[in-house]
Amino acid sequence: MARKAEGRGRRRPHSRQTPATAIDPTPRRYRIEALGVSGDGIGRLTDAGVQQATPVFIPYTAPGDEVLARSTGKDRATIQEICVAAPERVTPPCSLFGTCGGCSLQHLSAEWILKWKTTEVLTGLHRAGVVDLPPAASFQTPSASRRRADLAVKRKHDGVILGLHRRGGDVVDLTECSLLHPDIVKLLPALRTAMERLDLFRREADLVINLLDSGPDLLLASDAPPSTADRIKLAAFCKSHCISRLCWKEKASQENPEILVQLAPSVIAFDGVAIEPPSGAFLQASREGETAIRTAVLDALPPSTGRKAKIIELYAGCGTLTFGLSTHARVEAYEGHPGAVEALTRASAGRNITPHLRDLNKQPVEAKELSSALAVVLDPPHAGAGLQMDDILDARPRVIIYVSCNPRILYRDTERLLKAGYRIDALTIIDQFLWSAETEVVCRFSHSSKKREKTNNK
Ligand SMILES: C[S@@+](CC[C@H](N)C(=O)[O-])C[C@H]1O[C@@H](n2cnc3c(N)ncnc32)[C@H](O)[C@@H]1O
Repeated sequence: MARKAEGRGRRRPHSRQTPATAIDPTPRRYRIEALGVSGDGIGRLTDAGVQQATPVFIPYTAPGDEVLARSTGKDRATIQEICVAAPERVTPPCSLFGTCGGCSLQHLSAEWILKWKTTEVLTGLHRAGVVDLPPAASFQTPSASRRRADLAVKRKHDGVILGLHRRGGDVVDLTECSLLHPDIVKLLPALRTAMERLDLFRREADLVINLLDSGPDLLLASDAPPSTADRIKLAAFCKSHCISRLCWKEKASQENPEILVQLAPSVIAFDGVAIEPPSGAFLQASREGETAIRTAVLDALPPSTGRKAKIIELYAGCGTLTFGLSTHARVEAYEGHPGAVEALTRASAGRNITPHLRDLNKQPVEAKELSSALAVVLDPPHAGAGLQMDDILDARPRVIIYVSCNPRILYRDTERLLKAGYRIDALTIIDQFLWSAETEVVCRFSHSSKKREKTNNK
């Protein structure tokens, strides 16, 4: 799904404005050489005699394409016509592809995308200095499996639209989707109709749908408070669509959402353990992706060293990996979201797990604590592990199992880990964001000096 724009720079009040360079609207012919990290084709002009220093990024193109494209900025162009199609091109399964902004790679086959993502990760790790990579395992989630939708809702003069933002533009009504789980897709028309009649929604709202084992779990953030009539309508809506819970908060509010409707417990099981996640909780994008990540992490664990062995898990969420880890050794699980820790604490009762509520940016787990762990497992957010990484490097635990949804941060941390004496000895590449350029990677880093100690001690 498209991410919301992050960290736009503020213009300085008295800075001089550089006059915008005029954009030549004439379509020109480009040959696409490769895909960039965000999945856009990298094109160069084919015109004879033209020396083009900087490549141009052209969305929805494939390596091997020759296209006519119109410039939209210094190094960006938009495709007008495909003159020569790359052999890897396929017919996109969704008629909204290229409009809705949710997918960027539906014009390429799933096999090609997995190969591309694998090569990108291997190249990135080589560039970070890894010389002896183990063979990489890989996994790809199927279509129609995405279990979380983060949608925008807009009131228009002729009704309500509900969908994703087109690239740099307005919301596109999601009238079909090949990526989302069918149980989410089939709910959309009824949601559109229901939203039209609500007082709590004037012009804009955000809607998160998490598909749990108990059915869809909804979090609505809107621009007006719910009326009594809204509460009655929403209760009826949830009942007729088997929605266990619907929560509401004011758009942009940091407050906890209010439960407007709760008809049954909202439940999801991780490794057979049922938890009740908070509304809008982080979930791995699909059940299949979650299983692939958990399998890679559990397979990477070193043998347990007895009853006292402990695993330190950082960024544990609601316990996606925690319960599996706890069958191997005692788990100290750290997480910064209060609702997630509450859910994990309730489900951990009587198990080998101690959950901790901790903002790891402000108060990282210290090196002294980390160094005694059998393994440190970390699954940081997109921005990476920040300060926590310094303590991990100071601690030098024997094994670090690193789950990354942002390979660029992983490459940066890999460079530091290599310098500290680690090597990668297990690697899994998971395409759980099918048809987008995002990749999930699970790496095991082992510390060589500890290995030597172990060998000497034998
Ligand atoms: C990629 S998710 C992984 C969650 C879990 N491991 C899973 O697989 O579901 C990252 C988690 O880090 C948590 N997080 C983000 N920033 C944090 C911080 N500064 N301190 C602690 N946890 C944080 C988020 O709440 C989220 O649960």
